[in-house]
Amino acid sequence: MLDDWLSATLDGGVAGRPASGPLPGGRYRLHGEGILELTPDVAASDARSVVISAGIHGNETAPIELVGELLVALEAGRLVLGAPLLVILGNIPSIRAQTRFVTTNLNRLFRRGLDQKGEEPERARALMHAVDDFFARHRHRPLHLDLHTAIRDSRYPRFAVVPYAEGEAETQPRSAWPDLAAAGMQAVLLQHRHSWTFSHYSRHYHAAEAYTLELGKVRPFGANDLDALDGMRGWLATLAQGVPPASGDVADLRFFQVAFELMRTSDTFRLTFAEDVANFSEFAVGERLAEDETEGPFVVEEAPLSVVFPNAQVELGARAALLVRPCAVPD
Ligand SMILES: O=C(O)CCC(=O)N[C@@H](CCC(=O)O)C(=O)O
Ligand SMILES: [Zn+2]
Repeated sequence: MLDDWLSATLDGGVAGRPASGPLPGGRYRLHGEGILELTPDVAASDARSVVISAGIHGNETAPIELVGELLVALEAGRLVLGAPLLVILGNIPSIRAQTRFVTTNLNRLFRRGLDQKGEEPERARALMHAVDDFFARHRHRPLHLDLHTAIRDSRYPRFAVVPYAEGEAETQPRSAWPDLAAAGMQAVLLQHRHSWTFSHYSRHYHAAEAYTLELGKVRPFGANDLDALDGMRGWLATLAQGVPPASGDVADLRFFQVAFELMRTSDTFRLTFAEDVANFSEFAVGERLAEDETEGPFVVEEAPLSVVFPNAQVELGARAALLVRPCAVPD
């Protein structure tokens, strides 16, 4: 069942199959389309409560392939389930269409009280409900890994975005940076304000350790280099088994803090640099990064800024780029 759950979900072929059943070390239960919970018979001593999501953007296929490998290994008993896992396939219609989204960007909708109508808002509500229900029943060292790939090339192809948090949710566990380094991340980007992404949802509302993980560049199914994701594959395997993860060298990570968010507030907004400028490319003081007839130009001031996720084609009112600066390793 698990070994073809992803493809059956995408083909619309899960209806008629049992909604629950055994697997080595535990049981699976389908809570809805693309929402699968795995429960161990006995939680291992290092078990955490883990949400793993992929396909929140439909054309980001490497994470879906990686999660597929994990499920195949669990079904075959090569990995024995030792921790509660909630596995989510995010935006199913957009995965089928191989597009980032169908109507609106799902990864901006994870906010309680969301009252928008439409397919993606409905999906956001279903996923928020699934996460609420899972973390209400499994509270032990909650972790959410929301797996993505980026549109552009990147100076650091694999990097973690840490959602903004305040209060109880702000504390990062001591293992956070060594875990990310061992998972093959090359950089860590600290958000400066609330952003209503899926990983932000788990951190903000559930005080979970949560990351958006960028795992290379957007490519179609079958064209991904999964060998480059060995570290990530290893982390998912240890989490599923509830055993301690490998510990990496924090010196291998570069840390960045978001300084500004460029928003597309009018039709005239444009970025001044080329489409092939990679994520984390740096711009010197005095350089003009964006132009907008209403807002005026955005010019780098005080210290150089690097661009991450630049995209002038986003919806009006949406983020068109993050502008970031290197920072020290946070405590
Ligand atoms: O490459 C891009 O421009 C976008 C890649 C992507 O989907 N990134 C996430 C980051 C979410 C976050 O800020 O935590 C997104 O834009 O939703
Ligand atoms: Zn994405």
